[in-house]
Amino acid sequence: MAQRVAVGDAAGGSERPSRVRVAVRLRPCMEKQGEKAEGACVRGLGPQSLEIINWRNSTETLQYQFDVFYGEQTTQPEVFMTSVKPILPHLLNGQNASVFAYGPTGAGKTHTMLGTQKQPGVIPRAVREVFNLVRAQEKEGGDWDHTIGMSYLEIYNEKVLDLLSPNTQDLPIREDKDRNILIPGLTHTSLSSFSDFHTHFIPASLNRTTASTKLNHRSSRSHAILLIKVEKSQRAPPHRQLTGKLYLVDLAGSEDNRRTGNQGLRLKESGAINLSLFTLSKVVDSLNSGVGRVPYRDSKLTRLLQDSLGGSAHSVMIANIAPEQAYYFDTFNALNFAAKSKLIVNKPFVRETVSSTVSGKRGRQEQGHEAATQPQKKRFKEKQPEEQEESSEPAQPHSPAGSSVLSRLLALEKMMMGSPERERLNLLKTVAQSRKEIQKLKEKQKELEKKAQACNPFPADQKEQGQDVVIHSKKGVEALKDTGMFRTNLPPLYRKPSTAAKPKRQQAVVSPLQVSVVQPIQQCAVVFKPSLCPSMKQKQNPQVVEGKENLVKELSVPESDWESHLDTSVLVKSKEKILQILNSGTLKDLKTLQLIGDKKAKLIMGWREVHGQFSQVEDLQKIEGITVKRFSSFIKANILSTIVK
Ligand SMILES: Nc1ncnc2c1ncn2[C@@H]1O[C@H](COP(=O)(O)OP(=O)(O)OP(=O)(O)O)[C@@H](O)[C@H]1O
Repeated sequence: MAQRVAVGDAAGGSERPSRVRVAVRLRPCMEKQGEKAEGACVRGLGPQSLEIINWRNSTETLQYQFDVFYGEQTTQPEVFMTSVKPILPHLLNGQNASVFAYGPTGAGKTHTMLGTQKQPGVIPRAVREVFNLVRAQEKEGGDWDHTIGMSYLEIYNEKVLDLLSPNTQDLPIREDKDRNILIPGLTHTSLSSFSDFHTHFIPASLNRTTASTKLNHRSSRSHAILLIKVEKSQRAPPHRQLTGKLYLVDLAGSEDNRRTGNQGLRLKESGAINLSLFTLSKVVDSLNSGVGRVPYRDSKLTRLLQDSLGGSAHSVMIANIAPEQAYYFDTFNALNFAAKSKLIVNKPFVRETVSSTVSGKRGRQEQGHEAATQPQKKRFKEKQPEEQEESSEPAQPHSPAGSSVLSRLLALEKMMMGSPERERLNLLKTVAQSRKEIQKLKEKQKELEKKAQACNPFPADQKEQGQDVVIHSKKGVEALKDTGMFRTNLPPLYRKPSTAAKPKRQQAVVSPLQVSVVQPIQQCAVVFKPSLCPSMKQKQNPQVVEGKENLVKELSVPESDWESHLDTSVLVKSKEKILQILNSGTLKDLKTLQLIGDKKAKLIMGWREVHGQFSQVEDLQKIEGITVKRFSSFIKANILSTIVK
């Protein structure tokens, strides 16, 4: 018989949420001798804070606060002792724990997780500690048997590959009816000692490296997940069983293809990495905001980490960053990602089964083990999980423990404010107020859109018919501007507070030392070169907008040739404007661009999240699905659209 026992229940209290602890580790500067030393772009301020130069204004810095900040001099034992060791005893209580290293390529993830022979990292230290804990408990006596086992896998190009039994087979991820994540076919090996772990782990790691050589830097291009499972079985009745799992994750580094010049296979790999890291960041966002469905299923990585993020595990994220100027945007993005991860609340629970017979020691090579477990309401069937194909039903919002948006928010409130009742009421009030305001704004927007349409001499469906250029009436745009709904193109950190009050988000604190407000882009004065555009006059008439004689709905100039009809300065300004939207626009802003729908807008945001800013509009061609031809249509449509606004 299996029962799920919440930590709080076991202790006789309520379920106690466990927050994901976020540590940031700055690696030492690696600038080689002879290279121009530009100085670090980031520096520590204290044991929990650091600052980075503001890229918009180099006389300013942005300050971040985390659970821990590890400076360049921090040693491997310090990282382990302060961030990892404290969560390991939970494994012996039937709870899950996870440690994952995030950060750009070359920032020190593998150093932190694996380390070197002289400076072993988190993985060897954690496994040794698990053995120590088990031994200590066995020495104390009691009627428990312990078994420790491992699985080791990597996610490469969205494929789940077994590193203990390497072959090219992509292992399926399944979920049983109790929402446990399973990987049928994944090798699980029992370990009798720490040296036994080494015996299996080292060749398995080499599998990863060997494949990497063959496939061109594969190791840094896959996410490696080591699972250590501790099972406790009671010898005497009632034969209780406790299972705790530890996930040690070395994430692939995000790469900026502009810097690496990735092409072909590497570009494809990079796409897969970026997709999973982007999804990871969306999962974090969604858990933090408590709004909408958590997109765990959108990538294999998040599906597997489901239990480590917003689930049942005690989690630690170590964000690795590099100090060199060349890493600036990678560092900036990693810090923002880490800041988001700070407020995820996990709900640890004890996994306990009670069986009528002692299960006995496990075989050396067990197949079909879970890679992750979920909170359950029903019996936990260790050996014969009732598997289901990956169900097509939508994911449960938020934690698999079924915690509602409200309970998640409340947990945050409890944790942060210490006065849950008052905060709960305030929160509910804010949400209700915000909803009302949003509704009002929506109505106003509809009204204004109607007005704008009335001023637009062209039928609305022309845009849908794929016409490249659509004229927006100036009046309509001005009206929208008045409401504050017209896009301001402000970058995320400095976005001017919208007049539409949003539901209060419990975001991690990212507090700039000084806040500079970037001015909205001025609408550029647009003048076609009349001399270069003789055909325009004849085409203008039916489509002239009042007061804008040189604006046309459509230019019937040859595809290749249209740019030459525009004044160069106009062209440059328009491109700048488009670039600014690409770099700092919200999803909504991006969708206002011609030929950019929801999917493309998300891809753009994902790219931005991972690589930072686009340096030129042409970089858009690096986004999946934006071919040269599409880009050419995009640029034509948007430049002309910008001009006619
Ligand atoms: N804290 C540190 N102290 C000393 N050297 C470090 C530290 N962190 C990283 N390094 C060194 O920096 C280099 C890059 O680190 P590492 O390979 O761990 O990066 P990574 O983030 O795992 O990169 P990738 O994503 O490509 O695998 C290595 O030579 C490593 O030894």
